[in-house]
Amino acid sequence: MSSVKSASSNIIANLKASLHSDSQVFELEVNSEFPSTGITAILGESGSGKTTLLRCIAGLEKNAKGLLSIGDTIWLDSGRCVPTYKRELGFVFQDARLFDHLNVKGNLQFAVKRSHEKVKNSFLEEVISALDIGHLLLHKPEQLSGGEKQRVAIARALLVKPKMLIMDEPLASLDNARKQDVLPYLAALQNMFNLPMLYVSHSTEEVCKLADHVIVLHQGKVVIQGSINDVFSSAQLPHIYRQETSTIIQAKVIEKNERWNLVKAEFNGNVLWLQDQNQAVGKALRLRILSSDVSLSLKDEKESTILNRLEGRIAGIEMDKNGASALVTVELMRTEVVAQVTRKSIDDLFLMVGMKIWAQIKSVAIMS
Ligand SMILES: Nc1ncnc2c1ncn2[C@@H]1O[C@H](COP(=O)(O)OP(=O)(O)OP(=O)(O)O)[C@@H](O)[C@H]1O
Repeated sequence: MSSVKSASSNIIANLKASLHSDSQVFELEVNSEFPSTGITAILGESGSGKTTLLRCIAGLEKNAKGLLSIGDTIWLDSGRCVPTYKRELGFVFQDARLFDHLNVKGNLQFAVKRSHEKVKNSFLEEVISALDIGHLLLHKPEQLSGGEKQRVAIARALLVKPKMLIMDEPLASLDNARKQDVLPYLAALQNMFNLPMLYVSHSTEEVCKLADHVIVLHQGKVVIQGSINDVFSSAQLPHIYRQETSTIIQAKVIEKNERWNLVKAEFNGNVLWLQDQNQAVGKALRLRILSSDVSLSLKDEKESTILNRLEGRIAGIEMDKNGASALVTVELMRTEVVAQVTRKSIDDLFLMVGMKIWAQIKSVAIMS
């Protein structure tokens, strides 16, 4: 690996690439800086350049130019291009790409042999246990379900001891039940192995469950990027994701109520009642509140079936100039929540920035 140092501890990807086919030229131009910890999701419609960006980062796009640095290591700049095999990356693709003639153990050993560092047995065991594949070691790929194959593929990627995991739609080929099987493993990897992950997906649900940071591409350019909450609660979220505008909250269970089968969760001094799904007191939760599930009221509607009513102040109103809706940001205690309401309601209630308001939250999804 290159020993050249970069100034930032983040990942900096200021990249350009032109892809030429007979009928068209595709230009990728990305200027992005994102954390070298956690999961960074790359979202965008088909053909927006997600895979091309991954290929540039992996060193597979030969005409990529610009600057690419991972923490203190430079992989690409005007004077150097570190080849793919020296970039210390682990890859997971849509299809598991296991070697059919080898059993699971053989597939893992193949990765161990190609690892960037010596792999201790204890690390191998840790990876096998993290992905829960110990009982599958003697199985051939053809004997595995799609979800099991992907778990082996993730284990294999980890065993090369990468500095970063690159995942290109790793759940796309799985049915919904298998997706739900694999998702918790992906979420847990982050805490266990402390590796930055770049995660391409079409699924906003997956992204809202897993990602800490998001880059949204459109026609080869970044249209919005930032923390998961900043991106999903933004009025700048591209039109194709507008229905997904939401607030993503880190909360903690503080109380259980067995009579109602509810738990109380706290975030920044605010509380929400949620369905009890066997969450223990003290459990950290990631919650998602769709902006379309938040309505606004000038007073506290106590005689209402809506359990979660939070008092706040209007911090912003963004009108959708071409539609009937508006996105209202409500400032709560040390946090904000966004509500999708009609422009007519803004006028009817004379809603203005600074006004006291009650956010009525009809539904909260527990993401993890
Ligand atoms: N080798 C190539 N030569 C020319 N054009 C290419 C080449 N590979 C990809 N493209 C074009 O580059 C654009 C971006 O492709 P890319 O695969 O990066 O998109 P994507 O966002 O990953 O799409 P999807 O979600 O469908 O996988 C597309 O218009 C594609 O047709």
